[in-house]
Amino acid sequence: MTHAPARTLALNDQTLDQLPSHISTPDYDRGALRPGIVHIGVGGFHRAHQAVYLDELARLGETGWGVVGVGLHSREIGEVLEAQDRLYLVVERAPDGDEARVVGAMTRYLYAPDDPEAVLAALADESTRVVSLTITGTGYRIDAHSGEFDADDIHIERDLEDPGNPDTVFGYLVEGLCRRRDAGLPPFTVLSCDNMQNNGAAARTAVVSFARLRDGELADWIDEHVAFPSSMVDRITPSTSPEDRDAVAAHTGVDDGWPVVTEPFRQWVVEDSFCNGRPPLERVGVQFVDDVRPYEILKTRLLNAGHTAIGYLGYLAGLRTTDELMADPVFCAFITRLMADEIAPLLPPVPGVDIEAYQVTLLERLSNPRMADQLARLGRRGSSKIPSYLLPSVREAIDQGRPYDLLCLAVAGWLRYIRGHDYAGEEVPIEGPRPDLVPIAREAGIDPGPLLSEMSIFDHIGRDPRFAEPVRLALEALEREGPREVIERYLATGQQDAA
Ligand SMILES: NC(=O)c1ccc[n+]([C@@H]2O[C@H](COP(=O)([O-])OP(=O)(O)OC[C@H]3O[C@@H](n4cnc5c(N)ncnc54)[C@H](O)[C@@H]3O)[C@@H](O)[C@H]2O)c1
Ligand SMILES: O=P(O)(O)OC[C@@H](O)[C@@H](O)[C@H](O)[C@H](O)CO
Repeated sequence: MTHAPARTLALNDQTLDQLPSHISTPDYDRGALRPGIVHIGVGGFHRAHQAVYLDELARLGETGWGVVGVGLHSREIGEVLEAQDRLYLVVERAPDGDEARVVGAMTRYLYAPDDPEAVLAALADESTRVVSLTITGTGYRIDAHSGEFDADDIHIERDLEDPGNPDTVFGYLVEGLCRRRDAGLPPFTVLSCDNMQNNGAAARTAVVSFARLRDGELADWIDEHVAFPSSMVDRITPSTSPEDRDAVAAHTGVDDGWPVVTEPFRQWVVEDSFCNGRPPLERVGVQFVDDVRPYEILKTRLLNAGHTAIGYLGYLAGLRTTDELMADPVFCAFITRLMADEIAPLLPPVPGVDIEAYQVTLLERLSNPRMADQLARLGRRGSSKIPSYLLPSVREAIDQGRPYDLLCLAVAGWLRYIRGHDYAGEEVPIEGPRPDLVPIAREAGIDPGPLLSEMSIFDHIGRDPRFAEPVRLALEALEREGPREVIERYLATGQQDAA
């Protein structure tokens, strides 16, 4: 992070009442906030989403749901937050202007490697009733096709050998739950707030499988007593750039070491299944439902699949941010048609949601000219996003005899992207759990076969000519013509005329 312009006000408890009046600030007594939630993975999204809802709840007088933030990997965010009494700015960027608020919901921040015992004590504390997670979709170590927990990891082995000094989220959760069981306390609810299919079931599988490797009785107790509700979370939150930080300081006059910039839209749909009470989040717009699945399918197959599709093809075409991309008529038409022609007709009905109107809102959100969301961010962990976000639509389209050429083009975009360089030979940022795919992609060139044979990603569909052939044509066309030209031709003529 770079330094803010001069003459800004520091952000902390003492300066709160001196902040400019256009900034909305916590009007509750932060000292009276009791920690009911431990949150693991305090990234930009948690701070822009769950923490904002909890801050709003505290502003309504519900002060029993403060957050103890826990980080397993990054010390920096904790240092920044501690220096400003765990206060930070969330700036909502609407097309016509910014709204800034200070969020005060965090009562403590613990960087786990510095003090594992403090984290375990917080998890075992009676006041902790919910443990929420944003640890990324790959953090659960669940195989997309088998649905099983992958325990093959040195840190997991270490956590099994030395449970009192954990490294991983599973080690912490299971030891915390073990201490509660032994103390005769009720367990906490584990609330996943990550984008993934059936995130509650995934969290359950991961935690119970890890516990079973440690102690079968403990695993049974967790399986029986701990609730793992699924939730659908939505708010597009780019990574904060140094430019964002400076712009926020200039706009607000407040020197926040790590503000969050996000969109005005937010949504949280949660399965109403908690084992030790829950915050009354319905008071601040959270929807509690019996079945989150239709909402999650709607969001992941339109928004996250759309993001995935434009992320790779856009980056390869030399674009870097969503505002740039959506201002380009070719890419804007691509995502519009991908959603309307290929994905939306496959979606099941969602209670209370007009799927056409949802797409219109989504396109408006993506087109927000004041949100420069990084395409590189959208391109992370492709090997888990392709099977979760794109392939379910491909399979259903094949079964129903519906079109899926644009979906295949999106998959081909990823296969090309993970060669690690764009058409100008510039390196592309590849972040994810499968760096081993890069040399395979390079060696294969325009032959998608070796990657499509990766069963953990493509399962049997990778060898199905109804999918493999259009992907091969798309990959060849990308190489021959480049992304923009191929998209234009696909939109004009359909892939059958491609070669
Ligand atoms: N940013 C968004 O627009 C958005 C919107 C909806 C949902 N989400 C979900 O939130 C997650 C985090 O997004 P973000 O924007 O905050 O990213 P981020 O990079 O700002 O933060 C990720 C956090 O997860 C932690 N983490 C990563 N891997 C982990 C692991 N294996 N174990 C424990 N902690 C781990 C990191 O230390 C960091 O605190 C996403 O992966 C996604 O599932 C993000
Ligand atoms: O977070 P990921 O890596 O699953 O996906 C990247 C983006 O699509 C995602 O973060 C969206 O911005 C978010 O899901 C919007 O709510």
